[in-house]
Amino acid sequence: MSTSAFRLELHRATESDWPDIFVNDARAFLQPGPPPAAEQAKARAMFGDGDVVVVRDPGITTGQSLAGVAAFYRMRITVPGTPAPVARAAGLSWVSVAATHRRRGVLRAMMSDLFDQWEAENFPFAILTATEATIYERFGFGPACLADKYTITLDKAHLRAEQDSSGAATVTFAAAADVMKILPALHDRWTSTRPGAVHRDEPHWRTLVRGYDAESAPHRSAGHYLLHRDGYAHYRTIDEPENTENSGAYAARAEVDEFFATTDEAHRELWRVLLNLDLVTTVSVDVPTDDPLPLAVTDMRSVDVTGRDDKLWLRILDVPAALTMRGYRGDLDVVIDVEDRSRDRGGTFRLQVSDGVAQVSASSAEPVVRLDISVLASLYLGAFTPSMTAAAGRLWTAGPDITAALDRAWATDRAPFAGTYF
Ligand SMILES: CC(=O)SCCNC(=O)CCNC(=O)[C@H](O)C(C)(C)COP(=O)(O)OP(=O)(O)OC[C@H]1O[C@@H](n2cnc3c(N)ncnc32)[C@H](O)[C@@H]1OP(=O)(O)O
Repeated sequence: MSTSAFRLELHRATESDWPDIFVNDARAFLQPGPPPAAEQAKARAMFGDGDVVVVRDPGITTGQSLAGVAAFYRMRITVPGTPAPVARAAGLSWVSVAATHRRRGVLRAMMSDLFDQWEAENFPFAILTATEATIYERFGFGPACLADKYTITLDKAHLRAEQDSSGAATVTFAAAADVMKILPALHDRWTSTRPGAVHRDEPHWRTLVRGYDAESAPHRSAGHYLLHRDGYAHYRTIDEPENTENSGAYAARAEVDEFFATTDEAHRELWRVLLNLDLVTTVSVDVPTDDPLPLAVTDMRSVDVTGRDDKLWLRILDVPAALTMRGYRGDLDVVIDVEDRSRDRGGTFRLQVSDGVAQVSASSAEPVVRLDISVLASLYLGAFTPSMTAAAGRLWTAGPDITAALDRAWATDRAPFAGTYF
């Protein structure tokens, strides 16, 4: 390896970069190795031309010169409002820097290049799912959708609502052939019920389903799709021998990796099946922070909240567009100062809301609200309230009445939930 001073060479990925990209990606994300050729072709096809940036180290003449990669999907998310507005979002993903080139500004250089593109293309938002919670705030991203993890003890978990006396099954196991015919439309319906919902296009669906089909590990079952006319769930069971060693009895657990219900009835009936899985002791699932299951069972301690994670990070690229497109639940007339040290997309804005509709204009008046653009992202979809954020010292307002007015106006009908990892 050359020992000459480190220089970055950054460009958009071309044909010859892809083999190294797959090697780098697999190594950074602790995969056994690059995927087979057919999978590589499908993964590449999910990116637009020019949407993948790579950095090479021209000082390296032997060995791999690829120092970093970052890419984005062209995505859509639901934002708060009725009917729910849908916005374009650049979905940052595949970010990795070679272990040999860490902390030399490779990520920063790639981010700067991608921001230039997103701003030129007028994306109002960028979104990502983060490996670590400490990386992206410096680039103006804030955690914007949370998920609670439930671990449910089945022998204690019984629904209060009786089963329909007719005994007719409202939930069925989907046949493999139905998955791509039925689930995308159901998921689409679900996206209009939740702020933060990440929409899926057909290539994403195919990748997801292929991934579920291919995923196999000792003691893990194949995935099962439960289908209701207004929702679905996907789960698998894990039957590890050590769980049965002592008692000799089955002590398997189930992991639910998709649960999308567009009605209360679908939520209840899908859970009726999942809470009655024989030979299974616990079920784990990620849910929105306002999920009603603990209230729907006779013993609320059967539903243990075992974690809370930041699932989706949001970056507001166009503050006036973002503030104008979402709906509000209270009137407001405030001057807000938004600080954006990384991209200078902030400024001082007058936000006037009347009957749920916002008007935003640049202002030279004295601000009564000050916050960082990453904090605005955390408030935007409703994951955190202004009063909570002010209590943490992350939001300044000129007085409690203004904080309370922000709480009322920015409240959302439902807690945000992204539902898709990318
Ligand atoms: C959306 C996604 O794809 S999330 C996936 C992110 N990728 C991974 O987690 C894979 C493994 N990790 C990596 O590949 C790398 O460590 C990366 C991409 C996280 C960082 O790459 P680097 O090139 O080392 O970062 P770079 O040198 O540009 O640092 C930029 C800034 O981020 C900071 N930073 C970098 N990594 C981290 C981290 N893991 N935690 C906290 N801060 C970090 C640096 O200190 C630097 O701060 P400053 O410039 O504000 O002082």
